[in-house]
This record gives sequence, structure tokens and C-alpha cells, in this order.
Amino acid sequence: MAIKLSKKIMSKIGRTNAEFALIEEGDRILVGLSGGKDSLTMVHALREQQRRAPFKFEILAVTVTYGMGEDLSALIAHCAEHEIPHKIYETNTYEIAADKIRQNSSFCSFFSRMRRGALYSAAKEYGCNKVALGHHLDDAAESFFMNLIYNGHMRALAPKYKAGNGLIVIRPLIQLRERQLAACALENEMPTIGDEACPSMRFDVKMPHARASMKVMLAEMEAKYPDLFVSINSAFGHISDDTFFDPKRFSL
Ligand SMILES: Nc1ncnc2c1ncn2[C@@H]1O[C@H](COP(=O)(O)OP(=O)(O)OP(=O)(O)O)[C@@H](O)[C@H]1O
Repeated sequence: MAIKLSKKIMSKIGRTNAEFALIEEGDRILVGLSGGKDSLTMVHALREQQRRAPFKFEILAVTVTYGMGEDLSALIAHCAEHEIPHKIYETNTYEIAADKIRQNSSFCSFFSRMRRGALYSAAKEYGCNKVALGHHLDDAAESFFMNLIYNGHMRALAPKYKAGNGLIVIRPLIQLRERQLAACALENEMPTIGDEACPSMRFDVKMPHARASMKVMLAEMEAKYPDLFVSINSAFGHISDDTFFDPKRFSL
């Protein structure tokens, strides 16, 4: 079945791309493909951009495994059907994590750190200069409030940044709502894999408390202020540095 991405999704991605120069001529982009609704929509959107862009760039979808006997057959078949270059990058994260999981420590962040490391190694191995991640506006807002409330830090998720190893990380979906991506995956009958926040969810562990409560808080705020996310998106682009208390940001 041919995938159809709405004009709204493609134009938002196009605008983010233009604003932050996410994709440039000659790029070879590793697309982190977990198989969830976000990264699946992302890989199709990048394929579509590839067809439309007046310049050339390459994409390579990469799925990191954790050595948990994941069944990726539907994802592999989907990529083959849509002629998406796709590689599986095997790791033994689960084996290494086993001790941590028993001790009930922060295994979610452990999985996430290991996965990020694997994506960077894969990018180097496959000659990619950029890594695309499927974070969206809801992720950015949750991260912002998590940092504000739990860490006392004004921090969100950047559309583009340079990692310590020189790779450029891009987030093409960062101005899209999670519900738009979910609807797109559903309408196109994409073979999405699970939707848990991290693989450790499979061990009957509850979703990380902080993120879950941010989701609830934001949903309550949005019920009261329906344009909340329009404002958040705008606010993330209009920062009056010197109205805060950070001496490093003061110009006077
Ligand atoms: N196993 C994986 N292999 C490759 N990339 C991954 C993997 N897991 C996550 N990613 C990348 O990191 C991004 C953020 O991961 P996170 O776990 O926060 O999202 P997610 O809820 O799994 O998103 P998605 O709906 O795409 O699965 C994903 O959108 C994807 O680009």
C-alpha cells in the first residue's frame, strides 16, 4: 500500500527543515527507526523529501536491537516494500542491563544511553554524517517541563545539534504533534511495533514516573488552554535570555 503523508505534515517538516537547515546537499542521514509510529512516519517523510528536494541526499534507516530476540520481520518487510534502505544493528544491551534491571535502577536511561551510543557507532560505520531522531513537539514539551520541575533547568530538545563525536543530530518532526503522527501511522496502516517508552517496559515496569506525570499535566493544561502547544512552539522560538537569572546570559 502506498504511503500518503498529509500536506500539513510535509509542510511543517519542510518549514522546520528550512528554518534550521536540517538536511543539506550531500548529506548521508542515518534515520533511527525503532519501528514506532514516529520513526516510521519520519522515514517516509524523509523519503518524500528526497523525491521533492532539488538537491541530493541519502538516507539509511537503522534499527538497533537489544539482543532480546526482537521480531523485526514486519518492519524489515515494510522497508523492503517501500524501497527504504534498512539495516539492523545488533547489540547485547539486554545482557549488559540484566544486573541493573534486577537492582531496579534507572534502566530506562541506561537503554536510552546504550541505544544512542549504538546509533552513533552505526552512523560512523555506515559513513553517515547526520542522525535523525523521531522526537516531536509533545516530547520537547515534556522534556522542557521535566527539566523545569525536576532539575531546575531551562532546557528543551533542539531541532539540530552537534554531538560530542562530531555527528549532527537532527529532529525533523520536532514541530509536529504526537497525535498527528499517530493518525498518519494509523491511516497508512503502518506496521508499528509497540509504543512503550523504553524496552524495559516489557519487564512489567511502569512508565517512568516523571514523563508520565508531565504527559498528564500537559493534557490537563491543554484541556484548559486549547492553544497550549501552539504557544509552546512559539515560545521555544522566542527566548528573552536576559529576563532570567543566568549570569552567563546577561549582556549588561
Ligand atoms: N531501537 C531503535 N533503533 C533505532 N532508533 C531508535 C530506536 N529506538 C528509538 N530510536 C530513535 O530515537 C527516537 C526517540 O526514541 P523514543 O524511544 O523516545 O521514541 P519512541 O517513542 O520509541 O518513538 P517511535 O514512535 O519512533 O518509536 C525514535 O523516534 C527513533 O528515531
